[in-house]
Amino acid sequence: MSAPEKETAVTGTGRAPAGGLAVTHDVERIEAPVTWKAYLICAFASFGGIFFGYDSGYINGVLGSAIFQNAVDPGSNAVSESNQSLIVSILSCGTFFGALIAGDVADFIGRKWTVIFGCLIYGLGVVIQMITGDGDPLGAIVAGRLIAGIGVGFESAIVILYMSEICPRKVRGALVAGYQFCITIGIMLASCVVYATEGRSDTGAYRIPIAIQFLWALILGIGLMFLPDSPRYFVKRGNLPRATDALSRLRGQPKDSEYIQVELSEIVANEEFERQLIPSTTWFGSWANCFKGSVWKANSNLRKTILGTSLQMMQQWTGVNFIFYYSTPFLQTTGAISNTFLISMVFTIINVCSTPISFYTVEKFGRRTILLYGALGMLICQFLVAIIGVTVGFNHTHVDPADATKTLADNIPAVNCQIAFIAIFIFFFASTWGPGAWILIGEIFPLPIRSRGVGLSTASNWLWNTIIAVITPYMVGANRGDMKSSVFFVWGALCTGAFIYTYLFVPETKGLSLEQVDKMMDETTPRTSAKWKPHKTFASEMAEGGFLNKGVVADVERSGSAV
Ligand SMILES: OC[C@H]1O[C@](O)(CO)[C@@H](O)[C@@H]1O
Repeated sequence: MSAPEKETAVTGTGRAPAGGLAVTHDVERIEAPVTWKAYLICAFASFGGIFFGYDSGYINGVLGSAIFQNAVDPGSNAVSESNQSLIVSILSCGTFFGALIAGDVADFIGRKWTVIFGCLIYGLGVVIQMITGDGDPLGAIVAGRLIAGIGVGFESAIVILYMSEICPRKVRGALVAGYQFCITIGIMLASCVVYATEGRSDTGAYRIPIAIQFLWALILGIGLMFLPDSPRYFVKRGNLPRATDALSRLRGQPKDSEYIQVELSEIVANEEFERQLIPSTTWFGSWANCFKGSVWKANSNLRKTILGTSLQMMQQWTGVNFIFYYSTPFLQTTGAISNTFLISMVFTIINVCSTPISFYTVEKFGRRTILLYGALGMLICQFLVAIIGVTVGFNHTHVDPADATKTLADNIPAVNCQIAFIAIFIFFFASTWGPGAWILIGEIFPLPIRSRGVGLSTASNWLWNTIIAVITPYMVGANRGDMKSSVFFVWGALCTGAFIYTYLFVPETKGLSLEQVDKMMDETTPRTSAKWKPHKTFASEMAEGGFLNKGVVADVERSGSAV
């Protein structure tokens, strides 16, 4: 390892002398040691995941509440199919657009204020949803969820961006995985709240679960006001004093400390390097930048955009939301389980408990490795569920002698075995692809297109989330595709695709700074990426006498841009 102290402009006091940004040649020294404060700040930002999970989860139970059904479709004891699909999917629609817009806003007003703004939009959406039941009830819930969705879109794209940019690289994966952990907690909390309020005979049956959403917005919005914005945002805007200030608060080091100087130099040098490759132009030009370059070159912007959006697409293709959206009716049709609600709840608990395993494995074994093993584990479980189903399990049923409208499974132990494999599938998803897709999209984009790349990838997650939510009832519905548990052949085939895709296209980003990830993608292929070791710092290539070239600093300050 090259660590020539004399070239790092380090003084005996650990402070850099005034007059320029100190640089280092030592690839291990481009970041300050991790403090508890850094952990806590990043952990707090991950709280945004609670919105995501709670909002996806609460509507499932609310749709089953008699008071809500009567409010939306007066006189009936169920929300009509078309109203159900409208109410459920309108949130994802808002989220899709929210995630797309949020990247622009984040480059304009900053990451932190974009999330706070997202909380305000979300809060407004919650207030409108609360009106449901008075006046035009369907209009209120639909409009409210659309607006809340835009807020969730802002928050789901930008929290990932913010966390990836402020987290120390050695724990970045683990801390971003905390975001997915919060999503799973949100889903579980929602199922508990609706379970507790379902039996109420007043509008509290749905207004309480709706109102609780407000709390998440308040906690995240107010808490974030006290945190610094991302130093990488300030560098992008050419405001180096504020970047220094933010970095010093995040790392718990004085502004003139060697660590702060050296880390900032690296971000500035990388920004300059990238800006030479990807000049910032007009607003349209900057969007077009996300699609520039050759599809055959692993480090082109186009390839990175395809990688981010397809990773999120595959995360949804695993079929996990088939379980979280439809497990209860699916299990009911097996006729083998008496308490389907309980089993669905157990699935959400397995999801919560398995996610933290990734905090360790993602840093120990790496992103690529866990995605490969995760896809393998999931595809085995899914094919087993499907094969047991067509041979002895759920696809073999008979009419219930006591109730001609119901069917019963011929072989109940076989169905139970299928359910056990579904639970193991959730374990594999939660400990690998659930967090892995979010971690990678925060890491693969260079700074000039990072906010848009993360926004596009997040929008892809929501787009596929919606598509799967809309089509799966048609695939399994008794009067439609009637696939029963053979639907797991589809998920198994898609997970096989995810396995091959990971092997061919997903690089290893573990332990690298965001700037080093860029270099690694330039110099390796996904299959050889895990062996890549950083050898030079960006700043050292643009250094003069131990300091970052003044021209580079002046250039970044002058050309700071929001596009
Ligand atoms: O934990 C399961 C949840 O995780 C997500 O895939 C997001 O990462 C959601 O779409 C899903 O409901």
